[in-house]
Amino acid sequence: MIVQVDNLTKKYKKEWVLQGVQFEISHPQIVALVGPNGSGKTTLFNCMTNLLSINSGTIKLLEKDHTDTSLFYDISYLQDNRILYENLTAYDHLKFICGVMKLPDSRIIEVAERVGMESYLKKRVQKLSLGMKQHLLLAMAIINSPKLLLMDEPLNGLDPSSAINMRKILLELHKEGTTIIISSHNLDEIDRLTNTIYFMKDGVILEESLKNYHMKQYVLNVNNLVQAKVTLERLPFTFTVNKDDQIVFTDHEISFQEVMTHLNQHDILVEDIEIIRIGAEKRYLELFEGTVSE
Ligand SMILES: Nc1ncnc2c1ncn2[C@@H]1O[C@H](COP(=O)(O)OP(=O)(O)OP(=O)(O)O)[C@@H](O)[C@H]1O
Repeated sequence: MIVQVDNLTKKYKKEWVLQGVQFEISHPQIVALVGPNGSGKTTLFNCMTNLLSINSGTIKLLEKDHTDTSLFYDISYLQDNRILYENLTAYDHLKFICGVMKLPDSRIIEVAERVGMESYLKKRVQKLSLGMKQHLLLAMAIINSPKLLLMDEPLNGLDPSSAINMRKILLELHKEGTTIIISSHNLDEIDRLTNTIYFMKDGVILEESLKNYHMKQYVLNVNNLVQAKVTLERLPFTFTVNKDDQIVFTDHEISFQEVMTHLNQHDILVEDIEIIRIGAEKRYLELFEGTVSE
């Protein structure tokens, strides 16, 4: 198991911020953590990395308790840029990490090239733009080729080409076997990175999001709606009929192919199929605003 979080709770003074967070990641993947401001995402990351103590529950990372200091070499945490030292250069930050991680200095140039920050490596942090600071934070987080990478809002301040580059790097790291948990409010970018989304609300991860996120909704026109309804009602899945007399379902309870086979066996002709991609934004609005964007 790469990550195993069980019944995690955390309170600040009197406010319970994490109220029984539960999830597991068993194989290398990119997981997005999405939720409104204040839902507890940063607190969860801070607890996982032992920057904050927890009130109850357990956190296991790479089969070790999260307080095990040997995890330091295998886990990186990209936080916000307030952790940077204004008077030190980007190079100084990377050199420091190489020192404590016992990595050769040659990693600094390698990682700077990968992130695209060679030109301002020798600049002090106080002279860097917001996006440049994000690049530095990314370089600091990946210089040790971590097995697990936690990223809190890494896309803040990135211009479109930097965001594309970050996506490319994250997808490459994932292919190399790194598990990434990334929080972001940029749902378009999340859609491009992963279809595993954990929606967080009031200090819990909503149970439905523990499954892989379901991206497709099917809308069918059939030649005999009444017969189709009778036939499909026998199957163990939920479908609706919209105002245009079309059958609508998502493919998470039953596969599209099974529905088609069943209709076919009952001589129902599917005249037209529309496949709608359900993006993270649509699901977010349903979960948190109680509305659906059209
Ligand atoms: N140091 C602290 N002391 C007291 N309360 C805190 C502290 N840090 C966070 N909180 C509270 O905990 C709750 C969760 O905050 P947290 O920063 O974890 O949420 P978040 O999901 O990361 O939000 P955002 O999307 O705005 O970054 C909020 O109500 C916040 O006010």
